[in-house]
Amino acid sequence: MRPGVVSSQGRCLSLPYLRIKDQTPTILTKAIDALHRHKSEFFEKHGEVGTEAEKKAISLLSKLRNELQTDKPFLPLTDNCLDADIWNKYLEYHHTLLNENNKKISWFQSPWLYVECYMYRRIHEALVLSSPISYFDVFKESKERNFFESQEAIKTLCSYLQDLKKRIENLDEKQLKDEFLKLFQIVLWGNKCDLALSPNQSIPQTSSPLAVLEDLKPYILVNNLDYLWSLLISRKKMRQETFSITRVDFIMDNAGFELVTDLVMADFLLASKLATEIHFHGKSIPWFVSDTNKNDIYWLIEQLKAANTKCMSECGINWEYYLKHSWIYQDHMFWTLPHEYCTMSQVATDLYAELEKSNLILFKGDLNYRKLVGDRKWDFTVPFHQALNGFHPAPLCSIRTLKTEVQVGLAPGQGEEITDTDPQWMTTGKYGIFQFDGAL
Ligand SMILES: O=P(O)(O)OC[C@@]1(O)O[C@H](CO)[C@@H](O)[C@@H]1O
Ligand SMILES: [Mn+2]
Repeated sequence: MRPGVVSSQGRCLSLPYLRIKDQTPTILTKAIDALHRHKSEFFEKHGEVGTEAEKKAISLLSKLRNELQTDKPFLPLTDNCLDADIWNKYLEYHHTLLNENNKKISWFQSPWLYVECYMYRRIHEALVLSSPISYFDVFKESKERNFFESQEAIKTLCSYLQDLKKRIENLDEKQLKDEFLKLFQIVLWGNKCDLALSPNQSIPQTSSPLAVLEDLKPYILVNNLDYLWSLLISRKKMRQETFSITRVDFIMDNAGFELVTDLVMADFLLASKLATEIHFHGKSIPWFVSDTNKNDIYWLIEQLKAANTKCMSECGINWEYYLKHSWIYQDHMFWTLPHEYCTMSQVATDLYAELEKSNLILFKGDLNYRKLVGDRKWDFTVPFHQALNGFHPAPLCSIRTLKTEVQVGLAPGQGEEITDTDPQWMTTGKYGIFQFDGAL
């Protein structure tokens, strides 16, 4: 491991420090603003009780912001949600760990991954404790804005997909592979559109997602797409003899443009018969500003259906149908716990067993990567398989643009070389990976 561990020992590096100090209060302020803006809606829906609930949620969020800015100890959750116990046990466990070193669990002294997850869980708690507006998603508007600002790129993508599906039966294997590679790259770069990284800035996809692919190729640092192709095409060929299924799971990340790229990919995988079953895993509560939950998918589909461009409305209609009949959306509280994925088989046995049924699991985004390998300053050349630390439910692939200083599985010297030319390479979302683990 490189020096300066961001791990359960909790030594904060400058990047986490700056993100917690500058970004998280902004995220909280924006959440408070969103509640303010919906004041009259709460009143119309629930009368005075709605207004009181809004005030309560705002006061809880302001208190949370103050706790953060003054580095108060973490408080146990009090909302009685199903996961509250697990969270509180985790808090106690870290307490014991730090007590040995005479430290407290607090905002600037705790592992960064934990701090961030804790903040989003506390935002959820503030809403849960403010019935009847507990359902309110304080990040909804930001997610919707990303969708509207990416309209042109979404239109291009929908049109491309509709056209591709018309020709798909006539493509030979090489042509099909080219389309596969192209769409996966769109999925990768779609992950630039996350809203937690720079809360003051909207990051829509404005350029045509297809036109930029060639230019972006040099920024793919690990490209294991060939493994994914081999796995799926060989299963497709085998299926014709044995009639087995091919199940692909998406561990989703951001709503808006990135979500469109996921749905396009899923549609393509089924249309090309590279997969026969698609499972989507979303978040059950608002998470890291832009992460997808069930409402975001259905909202997106309604928008597409209502679009006055045919290719978009067709996608909306098709995807609604698939979600009723062949795509399976599921969420699990584990995705919004602070735990690294190597603990899944103990903490969420059911979810681990579910993922074991998959033939390929796609882990989208930066946060999933941090949880896959542990939020550590790994040596760049540590093998991915090793960093997964026993988490091997099925063949899996991380599809992620780099936004935090965590990266394994690079070639010797590769990381150092990029550092020389582009010192910020790990945190700007400019570089990406397709990193695969599993037997072929
Ligand atoms: O998982 P995503 O959407 O790709 O990225 C989420 C993210 O921007 O949010 C946090 C910001 O500090 C980091 O975990 C990460 O960089
Ligand atoms: Mn995200």
